[in-house]
Amino acid sequence: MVGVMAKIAPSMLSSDFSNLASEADRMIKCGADWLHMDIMDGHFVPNLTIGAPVIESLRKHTNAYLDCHLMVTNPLDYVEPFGKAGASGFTFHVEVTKDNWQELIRDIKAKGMRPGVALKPGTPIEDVYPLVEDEVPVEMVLVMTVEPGFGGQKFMPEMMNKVRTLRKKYPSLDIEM
Ligand SMILES: O=C(CO)[C@@H](O)[C@H](O)COP(=O)(O)O
Repeated sequence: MVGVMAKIAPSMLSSDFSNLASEADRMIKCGADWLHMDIMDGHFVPNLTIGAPVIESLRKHTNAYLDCHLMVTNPLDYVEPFGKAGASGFTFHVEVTKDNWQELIRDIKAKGMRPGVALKPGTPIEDVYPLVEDEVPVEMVLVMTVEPGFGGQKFMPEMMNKVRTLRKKYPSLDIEM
């Protein structure tokens, strides 16, 4: 078992978006390793949150790792703008990339970001195996323990079975939840 250090990546979804830079500083001062940025398009999920311009503005104020979770129907459209904006991680959903995840991973890496894949609670863990085992793999799997689209939801403990299965199969894989 390769030692995998745990990281703290608080979602900024419930922060005061009118003071994002100071909220980001506060999170880092409180011990956050990454800042988790929930990007929602109002189509893949009902909510609409922030886009590349906000990431670009925040990047001017922090060197923190911006761990972007793209809850969007067409993630390929967001790679260029998020790469230019200074996003660190780009995690897309497996549910909407059945046909183009290989192109997407290569594009994300070409833009200097770290590729990750997320799966909803109802999606079987096996659906991400090809993306983890590809010759150009994702570098992280986000196991959703809530339905995507809203903050403040109740943790779904049954999702921990997916985490245990992933950890057993891929001892050194970065797993986010
Ligand atoms: O992707 C999501 C929800 O869509 C997660 O990043 C978190 O659920 C965000 O909010 P909190 O639950 O931490 O308040």
